[in-house]
Amino acid sequence: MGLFDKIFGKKKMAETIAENIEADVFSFDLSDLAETSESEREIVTVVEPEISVEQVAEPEIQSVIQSEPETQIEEKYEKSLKKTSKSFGARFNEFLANFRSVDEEFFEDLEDTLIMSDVGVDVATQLTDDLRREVKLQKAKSQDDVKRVIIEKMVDNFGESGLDTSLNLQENLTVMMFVGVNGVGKTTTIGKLANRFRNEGKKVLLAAADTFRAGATDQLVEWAHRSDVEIVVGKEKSDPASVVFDAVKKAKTESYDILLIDTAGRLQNKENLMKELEKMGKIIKREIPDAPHETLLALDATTGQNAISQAKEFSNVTPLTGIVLTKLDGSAKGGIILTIQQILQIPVKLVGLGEGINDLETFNEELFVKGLFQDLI
Ligand SMILES: Nc1nc2c(ncn2[C@@H]2O[C@H](COP(=O)(O)OP(=O)(O)OP(=O)(O)O)[C@@H](O)[C@H]2O)c(=O)[nH]1
Repeated sequence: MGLFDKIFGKKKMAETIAENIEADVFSFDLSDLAETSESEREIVTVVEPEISVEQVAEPEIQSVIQSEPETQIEEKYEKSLKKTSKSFGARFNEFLANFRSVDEEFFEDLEDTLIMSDVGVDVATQLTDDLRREVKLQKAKSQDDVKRVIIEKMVDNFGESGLDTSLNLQENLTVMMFVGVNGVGKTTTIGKLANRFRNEGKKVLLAAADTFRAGATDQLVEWAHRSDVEIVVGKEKSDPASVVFDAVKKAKTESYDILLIDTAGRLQNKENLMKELEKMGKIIKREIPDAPHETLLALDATTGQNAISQAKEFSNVTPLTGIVLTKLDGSAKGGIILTIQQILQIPVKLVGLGEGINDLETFNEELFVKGLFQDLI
């Protein structure tokens, strides 16, 4: 089953066309969707209490990370993606309003619309080619048919990324390093995540390894207070690797569950940044050979295509295991996630949905896609 069917609970175009051969248009209304979502929610809540004690005791920590009710998380996604879906929806609706027939000009306009929606040139071209085939294959002619094929294809493409978006949490100590340029939201993400792990009963330690920017350490100390967790800091301009060394030692000897490391991101000095991250990596590995378990790149969703260049730059500097896409709430360019995953093949693992301490969520493809298309369907 493709992601489209899973989310929207709908049959594929081909099947529906066959069934609706007599009818002119498809019935694809919102009340239908609402019903589907409701039943999906019911399934989720029924499954939860059935988890046995043995299963809970398993070291499968990934599944425990979401403690908020699913409906609340869904609302957060919907709210945060309003700007994106509005501009996305408006562009597509305008494009479809000018629809006359499915010809080459139509596909060219479609490609332009996709590019303007921050889907990126490569992805837009590939999607248009796919859609060209699909529209022909499914003999879609009316505006509604075409619209549905487009959405179906985009949703399924997205669901077929095959990337693992869950955090790689360990039974014992998990070490996570955060990289990214200044101002993208690294410190805020660490603060939010610390609070979340702390609420789950985990022993959390922070490491303020951005010793270069005045105020960076103070900011992280403030978050440590808010989340009620401990933090290792160094003197201003001291070697960030020594902060990492102290933090790893402390985390190991005092049996912490989670160590979150904040780093400085100075892209203008790539050589230094690479050396610094390499040095930190070596120090961590000396103590814990399979760590860091996550190296997460924070990207600001409001920067659109610029985020892609940053991701490319950083993946040349250090191996990345995932992306944190921050400020999705303030962005009309959330479609960038599609491009990040497709072009870079790096999973988005966390999304920032606001400035508050609870505004960080594990990335959920289904909820994202629902939020993205809320103004189109
Ligand atoms: N709306 C919104 N704002 C966010 C989000 N995440 C971070 N911010 C804001 O972005 C600004 C920069 O965040 P920081 O966490 O300081 O960014 P940083 O990457 O650590 O920056 P440096 O410490 O300079 O390296 C702050 O004002 C945050 O409140 C988010 O998900 N949504």
